Amino acid sequence: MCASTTMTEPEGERERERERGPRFTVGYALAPKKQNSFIRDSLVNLARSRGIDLVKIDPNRALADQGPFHCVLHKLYGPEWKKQLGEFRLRNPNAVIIDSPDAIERLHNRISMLQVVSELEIEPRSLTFGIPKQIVIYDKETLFDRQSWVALKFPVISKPLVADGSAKSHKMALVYNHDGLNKLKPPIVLQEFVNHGGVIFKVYVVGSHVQCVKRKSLPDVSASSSSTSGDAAVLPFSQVSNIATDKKAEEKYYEMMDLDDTKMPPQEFIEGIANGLRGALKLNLFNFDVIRDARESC
Ligand SMILES: Nc1ncnc2c1ncn2[C@@H]1O[C@H](COP(=O)(O)OP(=O)(O)OP(=O)(O)O)[C@@H](O)[C@H]1O
Ligand SMILES: O=P(O)(O)O[C@H]1[C@H](O)[C@H](O)[C@H](OP(=O)(O)O)[C@@H](OP(=O)(O)O)[C@@H]1O
Repeated sequence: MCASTTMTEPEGERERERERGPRFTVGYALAPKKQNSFIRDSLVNLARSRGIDLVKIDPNRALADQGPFHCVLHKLYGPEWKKQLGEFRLRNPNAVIIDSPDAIERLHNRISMLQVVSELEIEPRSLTFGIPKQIVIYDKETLFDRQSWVALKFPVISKPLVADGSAKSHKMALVYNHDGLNKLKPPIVLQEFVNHGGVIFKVYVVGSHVQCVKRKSLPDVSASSSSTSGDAAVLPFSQVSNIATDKKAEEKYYEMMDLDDTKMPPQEFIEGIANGLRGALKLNLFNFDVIRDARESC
């Protein structure tokens, strides 16, 4: 005879809860576009099966009145949101915020975001890395002052100095020569174009997890292109490396550029850079791009 006990439903749920272990609630605050691409049912279900409940934060209500959250994962900007996070942190000192606005702030400027790169020391030393030559141009006067250009050679990429996640912050241009300067709108960073075989490596870092993927990029530029004149001396573009919405176009590009055969950078090298950046930037969640200088073997 086997002993059996009959439990009421709530007791059964509480028993199952005890078996499942504690739940961990993660509140996420993302722009609609990012939420649609990131918070998929597959992610929500996988998280739930691992004891993590993903809960949407309503950015139009006080964050401190929502929750409770063990962790807040966010990618919103602006002083009001920063204030909300500050009040939330005061009320929930043990909650984890990924990532703190102060740590993210330096990524909103295309000069300060790269400053830590030059201080990194990565193994193996056989592989080198760095930042392409670049200058900051704050106004039109400096833009047309040849002296400000002496260290730079064309073609260059023009990037908005501010990198705040807005569509405007991704409005870039490839500038073949001086004829293309009058279309530029400071404040901008001008960075020497590096031929890199049309492939960019996007590296996603979550804590100690590092994932490197290949993405399409701008094709190489021939030396003769610097003679391009007039309006053709500047080629505007934006978010060329993002996952294409048009899968067919993406496949065609990969075929044309033969990207499938492009060798990935050594994982140890990429992890070294990721770990170095994580420590220096004090961030848990970020991504960065790597281009392989076509003049080097690696
Ligand atoms: N110095 C460079 N030489 C050659 N191509 C470059 C250079 N800098 C940027 N690019 C090209 O411009 C694209 C966007 O530049 P970058 O990645 O710096 O901006 P971003 O705002 O991070 O863009 P995204 O959000 O698409 O990653 C890169 O994916 C690459 O195709
Ligand atoms: O191809 P993905 O989606 O990884 O491209 C990212 C890109 O790498 C940057 O992370 C962008 O963030 P910001 O530079 O902060 O704008 C992402 O833009 P987002 O508006 O979708 O967050 C791109 O998706």
